Amino acid sequence: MSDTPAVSVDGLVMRYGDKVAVDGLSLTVEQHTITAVLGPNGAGKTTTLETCEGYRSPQQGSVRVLGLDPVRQRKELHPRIGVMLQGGGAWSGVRAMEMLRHLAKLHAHPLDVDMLAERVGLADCGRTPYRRLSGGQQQRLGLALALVGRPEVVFVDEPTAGMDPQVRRTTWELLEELRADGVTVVLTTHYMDEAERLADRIHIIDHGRLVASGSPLELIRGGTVTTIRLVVTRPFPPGAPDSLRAALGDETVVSQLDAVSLLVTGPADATTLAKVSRWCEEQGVLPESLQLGQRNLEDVFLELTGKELSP
Ligand SMILES: Nc1ncnc2c1ncn2[C@@H]1O[C@H](COP(=O)(O)OP(=O)(O)OP(=O)(O)O)[C@@H](O)[C@H]1O
Repeated sequence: MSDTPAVSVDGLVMRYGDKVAVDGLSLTVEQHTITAVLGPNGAGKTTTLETCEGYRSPQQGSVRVLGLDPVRQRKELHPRIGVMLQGGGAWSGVRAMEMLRHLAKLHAHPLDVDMLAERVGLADCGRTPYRRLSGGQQQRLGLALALVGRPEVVFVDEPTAGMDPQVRRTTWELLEELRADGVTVVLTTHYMDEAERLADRIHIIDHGRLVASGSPLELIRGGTVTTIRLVVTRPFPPGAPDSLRAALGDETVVSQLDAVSLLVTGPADATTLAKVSRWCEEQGVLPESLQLGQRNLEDVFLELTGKELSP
C-alpha cells in the first residue's frame, strides 16, 4: 500500500466554459513527502487541488488520491485527507476554537484540540469570531482545521500567505513535523524560499501544463549554473533580451526583470562578461552593475514561465 502514490494525476483536463484551466496535466506525489505545486497566477493550481480534494470531477483524465477516486470514493477517502482552503473555509460568526472543536468531533481519532491550537498559534484568539480574525490568524485556523483529523494526505493552498515571518517559520516546522510523522503534504505557494526550504519535490505548472518537476536541487541543477544580473542606467530599448541572447549564443537564457534589469543564465565566464559589455556599448546603454550570482529557484521559475513567482 505504501507504494501507492499519495496523489496521481493523469492527463487531467479542466475547463470553465471556453477557458482551459488545466490542459492535460500529469503528475505524481509520493507518500511521506512535502510536494510543492508552483505556478504563476491562473496556472491551474487551485483547480487541480480542488479536483484532488473531490470538489470537482475531472472532465478528462483521472485523479487518484491514496489510490482512491476522490469523487466516487469520497466517503472512504474523506477521513484520510485534510484540506486547507484559500480563505480559511469557516463560517463568519463562529469562534475559532468552537469551529475547531466542532470539526474534531466529526473525526474518529482527532488530535488534541488545545495542543493543536497552541501549536499553530491560535491559543490567544480562540474566542474571537472568525470574521474578526486577522488574515494570518484565519490562515492558521484553516491549517488547524485541515490537520485536526490526523490526515494521511494534507492539501494546503498557500499555507503561509499573510503570516508574519515568525509564524511562517513555526508553520514550516509544523509541516516538517507532519512529514516526519509520515503525513504527505501537498502545497501551493508563491514563496520560493518556502518551496526551496520545505519541498522534497516541486512541480512547476503554467497554462495548466507541467513545465518542470524535480527536487529543488535538481531544478537549479546543483546550483552550478551561474547568473549575471545586468542593471543599466536607462531603460533598455525594445527587444533587448532577444538581442542580448543573439549576442551571447544558445547556451544562455536572457530574461527581462524590469525596465532596467536583465538576468542572463548560463556560463558566467570572462568571455560572456566581455560579450555583455560589448553588447551594452553597441546598444548605447551604460551598465550600473553587473552582478554574478548563483541561479536559484526564482530564476528557474522565471525562465520557465516568463513570470516572477513572488506576489
Ligand atoms: N470558477 C471559475 N470560473 C471561471 N474561470 C475560473 C474559475 N476558477 C478559475 N478560473 C480560471 O481558471 C484558470 C486557473 O485558475 P486557478 O485558480 O486554478 O489558478 P491558480 O494557479 O490557482 O491561480 P492563483 O495562483 O491565482 O491562485 C484561471 O484563468 C482562472 O481565471
